[in-house]
Amino acid sequence: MSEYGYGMGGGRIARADPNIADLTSKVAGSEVPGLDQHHVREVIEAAPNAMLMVNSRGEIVLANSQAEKLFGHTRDELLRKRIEVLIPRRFRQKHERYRGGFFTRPDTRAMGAGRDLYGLKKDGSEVPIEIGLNPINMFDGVFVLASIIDITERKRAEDRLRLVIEAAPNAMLMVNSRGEIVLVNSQVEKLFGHTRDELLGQRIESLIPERFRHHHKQYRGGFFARPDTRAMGAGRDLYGLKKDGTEVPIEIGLNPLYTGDEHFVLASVIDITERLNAQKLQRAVQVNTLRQSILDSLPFSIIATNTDGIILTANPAAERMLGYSRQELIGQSVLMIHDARELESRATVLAHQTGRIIAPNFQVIVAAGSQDAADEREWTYVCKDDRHVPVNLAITAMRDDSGTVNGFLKVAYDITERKRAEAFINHLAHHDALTDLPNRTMLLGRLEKAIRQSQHHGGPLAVLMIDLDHFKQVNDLLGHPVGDQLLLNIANRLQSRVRDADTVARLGGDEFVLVLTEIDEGNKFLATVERIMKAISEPMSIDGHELVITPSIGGCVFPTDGTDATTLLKYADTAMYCAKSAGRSNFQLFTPGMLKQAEEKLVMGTALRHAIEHHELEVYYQPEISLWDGTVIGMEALARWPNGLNGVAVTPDRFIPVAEETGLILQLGEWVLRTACRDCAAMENRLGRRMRVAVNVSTRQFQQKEWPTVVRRALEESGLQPHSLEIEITESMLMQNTEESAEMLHALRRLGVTVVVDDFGTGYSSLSYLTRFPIDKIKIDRSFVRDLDTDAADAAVINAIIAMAHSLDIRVVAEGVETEQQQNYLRARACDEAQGLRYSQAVSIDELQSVMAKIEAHRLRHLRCQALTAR
Ligand SMILES: Nc1nc2c(ncn2[C@@H]2O[C@@H]3COP(=O)(O)O[C@H]4[C@@H](O)[C@H](n5cnc6c(=O)[nH]c(N)nc65)O[C@@H]4COP(=O)(O)O[C@H]3[C@H]2O)c(=O)[nH]1
Repeated sequence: MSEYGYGMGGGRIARADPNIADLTSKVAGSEVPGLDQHHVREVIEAAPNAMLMVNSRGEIVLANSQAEKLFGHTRDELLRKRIEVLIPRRFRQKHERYRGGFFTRPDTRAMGAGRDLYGLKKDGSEVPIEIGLNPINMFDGVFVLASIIDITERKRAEDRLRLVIEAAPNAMLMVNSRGEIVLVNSQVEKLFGHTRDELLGQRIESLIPERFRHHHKQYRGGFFARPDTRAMGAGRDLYGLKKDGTEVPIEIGLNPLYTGDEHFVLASVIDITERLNAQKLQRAVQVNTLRQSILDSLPFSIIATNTDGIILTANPAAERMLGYSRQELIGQSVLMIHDARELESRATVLAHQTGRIIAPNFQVIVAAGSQDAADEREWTYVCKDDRHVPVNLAITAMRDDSGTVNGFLKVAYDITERKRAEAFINHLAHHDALTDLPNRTMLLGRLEKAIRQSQHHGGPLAVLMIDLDHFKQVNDLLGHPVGDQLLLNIANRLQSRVRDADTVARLGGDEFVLVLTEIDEGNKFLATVERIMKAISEPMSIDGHELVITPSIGGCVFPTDGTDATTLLKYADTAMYCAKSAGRSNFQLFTPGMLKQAEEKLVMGTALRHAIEHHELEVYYQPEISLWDGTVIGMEALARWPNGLNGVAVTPDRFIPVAEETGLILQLGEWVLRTACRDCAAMENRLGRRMRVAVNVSTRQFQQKEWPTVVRRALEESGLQPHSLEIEITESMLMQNTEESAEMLHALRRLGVTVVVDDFGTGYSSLSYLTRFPIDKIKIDRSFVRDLDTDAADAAVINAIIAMAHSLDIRVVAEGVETEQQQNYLRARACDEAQGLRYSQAVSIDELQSVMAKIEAHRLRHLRCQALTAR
């Protein structure tokens, strides 16, 4: 700031001198009429400042006593001297040029304001001054009246301020209200990279990045409107612009400053680069600490490796899972905690997928993880104690700032429990819940495998389909827990009778399947089946119940009967149905003929439907005789299909099961019922006495909720009295859904219909149901009657049945009575009624009346003979 200069800006605080303006008005002689040199001198003399008047040649023409004082020259010494004598030599040349310029375009101006301007005293010393210049037109010439202020004091104060500022550790700069930098310290130079001279006089905005300038200008305006001490940039992004164009984060403290009547702002600028870096570092440390604490507390095993699979770090969860300490893990290959065999198999798979040779190394583990997507799959970790832990492992590639993979993060969690649950679910999906035997799904798999092995070894295998006879009745009668135990016993028996390579499966219900491998198709195989049948049929005791259950077994052989699992199972099933049809408790080996039978059933089903729809069926009646007096008291309605298949009659034993299987029995049964009611009512009318008609009901009809309504409608339609109708059910029907059966029987009872249990004695040893259900009559099965004469046991059974029924007030009818002896035996045992070929086979309704007449005529003859004999 040593350079002599003019104009604004610089190291000094500029200010105006009000006196100059006043004087100007006073001495503007040309404008004041009558003003002469004397007057001018007086005015100038009266001024408080040093005043000099200079003509256009630069000669001092007037000086007041203040000027004498200031410069140490007498007035006379000054007059006619060039003004430059009062200016230090080093500035004189410049001043002369300035003076010339002034007189070319004279105007009122300040000189030295904001600049170092010095006057030269007579004693050669310099004095800091500030000059106000005023042009005066006088005596036909232009003069300049200079008002000079000694600013020594002010300069001293300013120097002190400058020193203070210079000594400040911060960058300090002072800006005037126009935003011009008027003072800077060396720290500013350092901070912004500009020299002091480059900065002085510049707008402060030149030190601010372009994008903030506009806003700053407004801010500056606001500051000068209401100057106060404030901080700028604290907590905000504020940047300074360096000379090299780079930006530096700064924080600014602003202090308003007044010198005389001008406002300044003293800004202290702090480079906060370091602070921000420190904060960043601190934040990073915090983040790192946080990250570390998260990693430490995560329940997942986290292991970081480099690209070669060398473990860099591991978290506590990894330590816990693996049993290795972090120190033991760090520096080791991650392969150490992988199952070598698993790696090998994965490498093989990968090689297969990629068509490349893949070594079982770390690359197998990170194969997918090194791509962009994280790889997640199941692996096995091998712990320090050699435990193998199944884990779900997610592998993510870690990348450096340039995006290059520099390691991998392996996040794993223990899935032992999940695996266990999966295994359990898988087991459930493949095993029967009760017996834990393989279920159908697993059976199929096993069978297919056995077939493949058979094909390989060339030996045959057998499939046995086993169905337990009347198992449902055990369940219904003795309860499910007993049924379940029975199935468990059978499962155990089957398993203990086969070899390890064989399979025992349960398809559900009472159906078991055996796959017997490497069988000998001859007698040995049959002996095996025999053993199995025997094993099943052995008595067992469950919950105090002595039970014997027999199986119906169907079997087929690979490759003789079929070559695939589905076919073999189907054929074994077909054979099993044949065993059931053949009276249960037997074994049937599949023959192609069975398929024919099954096919025939299909054909019969179609034909039967046609026959029912075209009224080709008939109802025949077999008379029922009172053993008390030999009269025909009723008849059993029996369905007939005279022109069955291809015009050949089909017996009910054949078509009723088909009707039941196809559901046609509902239609057929209802039709028989309605026909029987109608025929019976007509017969009663014709005979003029009461008759009863017994109608067979099949299981499916009996299970129909609306069946009592069907019965009621048949009675109403025909006009038959309900007590003339007997409904024949079988024991097994009672045993199925006992609750529903009881409800059904009560509903029939409410209608007034008689309930008869048909085929009595063939089903159950337990007769307790006779007391539990509303039963009016039982029909002793013809198998007992048939052997009455020869089999004492059957006779004993009959005796017991009759005695027991009568004690329960249940009437007894015997069916299949063919001989007189049978009739007499039954009569002697007080059996109530009889039915059978002894009296008549089933006949059409048209024949029935004459048949009845014959039976009763025979009875009369018989009675007459007895009477004669008695006489
Ligand atoms: N050996 C011998 N047999 C005799 C004698 N007396 C009668 N039978 C026969 O024994 C069967 C008695 O009928 P079931 O036990 O109800 O047995 C019936 C019954 O279970 C069923 N059935 C017949 N018609 C119907 C019907 O309309 N609905 C239902 N659900 N089943 C019917 O078909 C089975 C067979 O009926 P059918 O062939 O008519 O055979 C009748 C009858 O002809 C005899 O002294 N000796």
